[in-house]
Amino acid sequence: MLLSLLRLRTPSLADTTCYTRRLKLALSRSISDASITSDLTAEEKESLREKLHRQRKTEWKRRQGGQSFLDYLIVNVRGGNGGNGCAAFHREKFVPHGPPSGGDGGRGGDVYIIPTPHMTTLSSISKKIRGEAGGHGRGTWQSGKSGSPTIIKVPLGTVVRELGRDHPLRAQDEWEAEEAALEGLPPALKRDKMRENRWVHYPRAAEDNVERDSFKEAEQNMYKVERERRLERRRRAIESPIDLDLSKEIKEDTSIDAPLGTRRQEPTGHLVASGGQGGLGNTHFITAENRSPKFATRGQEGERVTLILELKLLADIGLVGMPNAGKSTLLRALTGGRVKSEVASYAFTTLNPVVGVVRVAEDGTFEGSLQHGAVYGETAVEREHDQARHDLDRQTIAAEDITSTSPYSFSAEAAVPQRSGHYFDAVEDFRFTISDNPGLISRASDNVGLGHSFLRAMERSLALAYVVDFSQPAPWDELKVLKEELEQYKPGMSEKARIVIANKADLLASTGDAAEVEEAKTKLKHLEEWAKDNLGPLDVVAVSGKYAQNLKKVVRLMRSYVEAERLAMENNVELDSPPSAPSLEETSTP
Ligand SMILES: Nc1nc2c(ncn2[C@@H]2O[C@H](COP(=O)(O)OP(=O)(O)OP(=O)(O)O)[C@@H](O)[C@H]2O)c(=O)[nH]1
Ligand SMILES: [Mg+2]
Repeated sequence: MLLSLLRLRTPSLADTTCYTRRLKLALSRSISDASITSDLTAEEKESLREKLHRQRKTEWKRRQGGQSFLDYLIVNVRGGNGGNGCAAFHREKFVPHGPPSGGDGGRGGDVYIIPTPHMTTLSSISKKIRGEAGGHGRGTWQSGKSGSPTIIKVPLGTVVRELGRDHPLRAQDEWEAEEAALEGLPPALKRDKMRENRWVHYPRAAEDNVERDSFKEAEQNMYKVERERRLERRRRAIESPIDLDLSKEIKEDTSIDAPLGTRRQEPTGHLVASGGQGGLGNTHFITAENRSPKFATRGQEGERVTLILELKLLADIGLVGMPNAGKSTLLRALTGGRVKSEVASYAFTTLNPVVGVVRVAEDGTFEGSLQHGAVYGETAVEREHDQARHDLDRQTIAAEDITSTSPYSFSAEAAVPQRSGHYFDAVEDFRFTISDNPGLISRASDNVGLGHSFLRAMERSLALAYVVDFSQPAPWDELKVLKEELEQYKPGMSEKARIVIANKADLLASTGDAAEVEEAKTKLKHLEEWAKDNLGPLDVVAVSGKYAQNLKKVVRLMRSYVEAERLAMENNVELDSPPSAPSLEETSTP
């Protein structure tokens, strides 16, 4: 195949790179496909082919950057520029020399930012946002139209901060931009350019205007006002930079007393950059000496700010684990399959954090616990393969039994096919959110694997849960790496971890042999001890995410962490709130 490929194509210089890439792809394909041709059964071959196909797909997705989820973005925002004022004179039949009649420019549109629950990523937000410019003024005293507000929609949980003045990525402010544009010009030309940027002249009146005292006076005033405005903007940026935590939805404020037909006022959110004032028409420059000014001002520039948007998902619990530990499987099992987080038997299936809701009833049942059957991988082959194995065995190890003293029991219901739809008739008593994340591996902080930037999404989680593959010979090694990587990302981050979920417990002692059960129990004990010595007092629970075993305990524990953290947060808010105003008796002098 390769030879024919080489023979058929004689690449021109222009597409050599493309050709080399295709050749490499063909080579890599033929190598990986070659492994299929060894003596395997038809089923195994099919399974391997499917696996390779999915592997290539993920590789491709990774190469694209997996950019469907973006949680960090620097946005350059500018309010709309004001419209220019107009230099015009009234004209009418029999009134050849009417009074000045230039209208003012419209105000530039403001830029607002608002959180919305309908977005989950920052990838649709443009990096450069400009407010709408105001319309120019026109003759016959007509003012320009104001620019409409621009509203930046961001996902709930976004933190918006203004870049400090010394940050290298900050965009120039008005002064700096003007200085840069005029750099190197001789002073006379500089002055002319500056005038050009600020004034509108009546046709053919420019040269005459600049010689007039009334213009010079107006120009001095304008520079003074402009300087104050620019200073004020700088001061604002230094003293009160934008710092917003958009974790609550802004609801429309409708009054029930509003008369019928009142226009709905959509919420606009938080102002981040105000638009510039419109320019002044020539009517504003009438003085005793100059009754017919032939100049008007241009609109002012909108405010410039550079914002950092950081999406910190508001999941109460974050799952942290190595690739293939079964995080996505757990999320699916806990949410009753409501969240379609991709599951497959190769590393880095999950590329983007996914958040799901766990709904718990008073008696501890949760939505996922009412679903029977296993959580299958995406590949149909894997599913069929597993189903066949199941039909054969009709038995699943109840992972609860590893923790309990009772001997192993087999649950036949676990093999009942999963019903479609959701059956959660019990009254919901509590709910919390849980996020599934990409796999974290050793040296993720050096950008190995998918890096560790996705941990940002978990920074605000109330608690973290380590997920390890318990069927591995030394699951504690995974824990060690996970802790180290969390600390690498942010010192102190690993203190949020509250539980170790030892997943895939069903793979241990699958025959139910007493010696194997004993071995599994010893392994769990060792894991508990290791966690206690190295991580602190963490809960350790053996579960099977795939067959939804022992998850009730996990949900109960998670619920207790979330409740405790929420309570602590409420108490903190109360402590932080300012003391109430002193009563009249206290303030009155005796
Ligand atoms: N036997 C068994 N297999 C499981 C269990 N949990 C997950 N698996 C399998 O392990 C493989 C990986 O599961 P995923 O849920 O995709 O793992 P992940 O941690 O999300 O992996 P990444 O997204 O790559 O980080 C799949 O083939 C699952 O079917 C379990 O409890 N028992
Ligand atoms: Mg996953």
